[in-house]
Order: sequence, then structure tokens, then C-alpha cells
Amino acid sequence: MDIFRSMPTTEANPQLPLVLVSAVALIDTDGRILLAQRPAHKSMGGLWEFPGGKIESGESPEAALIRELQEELDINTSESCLAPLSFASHAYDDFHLLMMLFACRRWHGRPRPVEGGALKWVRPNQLRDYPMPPADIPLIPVLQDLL
Ligand SMILES: Nc1nc2c([nH]c(=O)n2[C@@H]2O[C@H](COP(=O)(O)OP(=O)(O)OP(=O)(O)O)[C@@H](O)[C@H]2O)c(=O)[nH]1
Ligand SMILES: [Mg+2]
Repeated sequence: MDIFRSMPTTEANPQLPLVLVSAVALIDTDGRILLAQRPAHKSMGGLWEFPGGKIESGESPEAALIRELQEELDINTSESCLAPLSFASHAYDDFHLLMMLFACRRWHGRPRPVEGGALKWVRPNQLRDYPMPPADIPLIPVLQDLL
């Protein structure tokens, strides 16, 4: 008997393409986290997110994140400074997001918003004051526990 057939479900539509993303909680010496406001012209523009982006074919999650941090924030870090922290799995209307979240406390350079938008160092207990994409909401308590 298929016991799952009659159960209400919030499961993702298996036909949605899976989009793999690497993102980072950049943590400063005061325990604040860097949030980036998505540029207005992008999907979910204006929302606050963890810097990062899509993993390209043939790229490791760490290599993708190191590249994205150079492109988006003009900072450099290395694989040894990236610690796996958590992940987000969320069905958007047209794709299913699987986003790996790394923690990083060591980098070179001062983050600047290369692609526009704003940057903000935020205390863990103030993360909820910044509207974030729905996929990110379950990551907030993970960060609050960590810091
Ligand atoms: N970077 C990032 N993307 C997120 C977060 N939460 C979330 O739902 N996403 C979604 O993940 C997807 C990929 O992220 P992205 O737009 O940063 O990808 P990207 O840097 O490669 O940009 P591009 O595709 O314009 O070149 C987007 O649909 C974005 O909305 C988050 O916290 N950080
Ligand atoms: Mg991005």
C-alpha cells in the first residue's frame, strides 16, 4: 500500500529544474553577518541575501563561491576558509533551489557592492529585520545558534 498517496504534501514538484547555488555567511570579528541587497533589476530584487550565486558546470561549490565573491564583492578567500554550515532547499515557481551555505571568517579586501545594491553588516538577532527570499528564512535560526 502506498501510505504516502493520501497524505497532504508540500513536496517539491519533481519536474522543476534543480538550481545549485553556493552562498556565504561572511562573519566579521564582531560576529556580524554580511547581507547583500539584490539589485532591483534581478529576480527578487530589493530582498536581502547571502552573497553567492549559481554553480557553473564543472565547478565545485567552493570554487563557485570563491569566484562569486570576487565578482560580487571584490574580495578574495580560499577553500580552507570556507566551512560548510547549512543548506536551503526550496521550491520556487519555476525551479527548485538547493543552496549550500558556507561560513567564512577570513578574506582579503573590503567587501563592496560591485553589481550595485547595498551591503549591510547585521547582528544575528537583527536578521529578521531584513526581508529575505523565502528559501533563506530557515537559515536564520542556524546562524543565530552559531553566533
Ligand atoms: N546568492 C543568493 N541567491 C539566493 C539566496 N536565496 C535565494 O533564494 N537565492 C536564489 O538563488 C538563485 C541564484 O542566485 P544568484 O542570482 O545570486 O545567481 P548569480 O549570482 O549566479 O546571478 P546571475 O544568474 O544573475 O549571474 C536566485 O534565484 C536567487 O534568488 C541567497 O541568500 N543568496
Ligand atoms: Mg549572486
